Amino acid sequence: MAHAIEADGLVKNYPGDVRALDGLSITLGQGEILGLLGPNGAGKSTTVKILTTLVRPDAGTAAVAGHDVLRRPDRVRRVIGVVSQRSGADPEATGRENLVLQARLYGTGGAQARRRADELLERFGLGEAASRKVKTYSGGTRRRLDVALGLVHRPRVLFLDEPTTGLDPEARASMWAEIAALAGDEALAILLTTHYLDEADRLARRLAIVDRGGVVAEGTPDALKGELRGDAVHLEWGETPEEAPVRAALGRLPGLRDVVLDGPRLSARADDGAAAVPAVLAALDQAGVPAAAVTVARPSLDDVYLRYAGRRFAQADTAGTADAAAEPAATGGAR
Ligand SMILES: Nc1ncnc2c1ncn2[C@@H]1O[C@H](COP(=O)(O)OP(=O)(O)OP(=O)(O)O)[C@@H](O)[C@H]1O
Repeated sequence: MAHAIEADGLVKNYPGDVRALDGLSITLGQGEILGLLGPNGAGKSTTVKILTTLVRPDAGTAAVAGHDVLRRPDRVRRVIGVVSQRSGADPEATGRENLVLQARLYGTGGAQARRRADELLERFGLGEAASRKVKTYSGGTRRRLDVALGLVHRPRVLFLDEPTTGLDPEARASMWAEIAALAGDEALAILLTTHYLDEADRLARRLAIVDRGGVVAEGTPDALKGELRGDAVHLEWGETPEEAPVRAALGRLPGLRDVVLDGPRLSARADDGAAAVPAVLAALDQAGVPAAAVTVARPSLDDVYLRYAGRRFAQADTAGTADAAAEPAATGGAR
């Protein structure tokens, strides 16, 4: 069977000399969840727009469920469901009315459309909310309806764009469970775009880390983290320290490597982080640049990102959203 998604060498330029995609390639198998992870501006939305036939690539090829996005956009649209960040639901209509209307838009007859709406209302625990206007829904309920709307026509590939942005922790957890079940029970292939590191870690069987229009690393979350041998050591100062004495002090310590200084924060790797810390702190004290805080953690996806993209995730997030910045560096994906 054809891959759910096969994209090869996608290039997209926008006016103003913006190269949104610079040869991006991804594949997604049936029933798999691929997490497209990257900061604002990395090229995730452009990739999704090409795969959902909204934008034409300047170069490269892409097929969804075996249908070429340029030659057979009509067929592609039949087999995909898209849940974008902006809700497509009519706030003045009820959940049931929204679902029935969506089914009718796909050409389903009245009785069958109502049956499908009922199935989805039950599937997503929306029974109680079915007869209420969408404008009265909580964020989590609305998101569940959005996903249900994306599934009305039984797509084979679902595009989920930042599915839990703005949800409280409980609603987030329940959305994660729904998404995992969709891929598991219904063999739906899901392309999840997110810039929550923990979401990607939790949900995606495979991750493609996107930076500056291309995939810089790909693999299971564990494999990606496993490539980073040893522990991550993170240091922080009250204000940005002078770089030369910090580097000189740490350069003398054996076993400390991949030192990246980024403003008042520093990350390094050590085979045994806990054992390295006393020497690290002593060396910095002696050099007159004492650190204010130190943490040792198993590598997180943030560390993976740092290694492949050469900068911290939050720093790379050009818009500097609170969401990404709030991601704890040392513990984000640590296990
Ligand atoms: N219509 C457009 N015209 C000009 N530039 C664009 C257009 N759409 C996107 N870009 C630029 O292309 C680059 C990639 O944008 P894209 O939206 O694909 O990134 P993203 O990873 O989805 O980011 P976000 O998480 O903010 O959605 C960015 O530099 C963006 O400013």
